[in-house]
Amino acid sequence: MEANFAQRMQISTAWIDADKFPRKPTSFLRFSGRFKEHKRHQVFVSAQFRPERDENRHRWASFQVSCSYKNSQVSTLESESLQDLFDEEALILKNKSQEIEPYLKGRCIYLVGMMGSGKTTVGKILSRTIHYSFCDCDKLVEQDVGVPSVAEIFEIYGEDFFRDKETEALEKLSIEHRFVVSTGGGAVIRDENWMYMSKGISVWLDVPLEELAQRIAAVGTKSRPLLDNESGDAYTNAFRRLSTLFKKRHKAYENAKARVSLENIAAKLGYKDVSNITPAMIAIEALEQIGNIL
Ligand SMILES: Nc1ncnc2c1ncn2[C@@H]1O[C@H](COP(=O)(O)OP(=O)(O)OP(=O)(O)O)[C@@H](O)[C@H]1O
Ligand SMILES: O=C(O)C1=C[C@@H](O)[C@@H](O)[C@H](O)C1
Repeated sequence: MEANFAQRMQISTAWIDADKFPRKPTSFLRFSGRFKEHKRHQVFVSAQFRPERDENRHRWASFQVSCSYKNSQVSTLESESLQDLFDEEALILKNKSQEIEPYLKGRCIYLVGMMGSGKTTVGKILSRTIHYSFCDCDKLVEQDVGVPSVAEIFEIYGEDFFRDKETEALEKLSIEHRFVVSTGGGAVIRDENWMYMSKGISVWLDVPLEELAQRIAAVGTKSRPLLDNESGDAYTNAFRRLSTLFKKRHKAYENAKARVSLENIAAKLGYKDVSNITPAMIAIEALEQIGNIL
C-alpha cells in the first residue's frame, strides 16, 4: 500500500472496541489497483470486529473492513472481509504445554474424577496439546473383555469382574509412556490402582455434583450402570446417586497429585457459574496444576 494513501486512512474507532483485541489479527488487508489510482482522495476505512463461537466453543473473530469514498456507498470502492481464527485458548494451551514439557519426561497423566467430570473430553484436549496418545481405560476393558460397553460388562459379569479388569488395564498402562489416561470414575477406590498410577501424574477433575448431575441428565444414564435404571426426574436421580458415591470416594480422589477444581477456575475468572467453563479452560488449569507439582 502506498505511504500517502496509508496516511489518509481513517479508522472509525467507534466501530471497534479495542478491548476486544486480545492480540492482533494475523491476516493483512489487500487493496485493489483501483485504490492506488485514487490515492489523492480521502478514503475512510471502517472495521467491524465480531467475536463469535462455533459449535465446538472455539472462538472466532470475523473482522470486516470496508472502505468508503466521500459519501459514496461502500460498494463503489472496495471492501475486504476476512475471517481470522484466533483461538486464544489454543495459544495458552500451547505455551503452557511448552513450559511443562521438559519436566514431564514422558510420564503418563491419569485423569481421575466422578462420572461426567470431563476426563474424556478434557483428556483428549490435553493429549493433543502435549502430543501424547489418549487412552480411555473403560474402552481398554471393553476391548479386553470383548463386550462393547461397560454397562453390558456389569450386566453379564457383575461389578467385581469389571473392577478386576480395570486393575489389569491400569497395570498394563503403568509400563507405558506418553499417554493421557481417562480412568473409570471408580478406579480410585482400590489402593492397587493407585500403585499403578503412581508412576505417572494423577489429576483429579473436581466438578460440583450439581454440574455433574446436569451433564449426566442431559446425555442420559444408559452408559453409566451405577446411575441407571431409575424412574423419575433424571437430574434429581443422578444428583442423589452421585452424592452417595462421592461421600464414599472423595477421600480417594484427594490422593491425586494435582487437583483441578472448577469452583477455583470460576473464582479466578470471575464466573458465577461453573457451567460456562469450557473444556479448554479446564485443560489450561490442568497444565497449570501439573506445572506446579513438577
Ligand atoms: N466443561 C464442560 N462443559 C460442559 N459439558 C461438558 C464439559 N466437559 C464435559 N462435558 C460433557 O459432560 C459429559 C461427560 O463428559 P466426559 O465423557 O468427558 O466425562 P467422563 O469423566 O469421561 O465421564 P465417565 O467417567 O462417566 O465416562 C459429556 O456429555 C461432555 O460433553
Ligand atoms: O464411577 C464409576 O464407578 C464408574 C465410572 C465409569 O467410568 C465406568 O468405569 C463404570 O461405569 C463405573
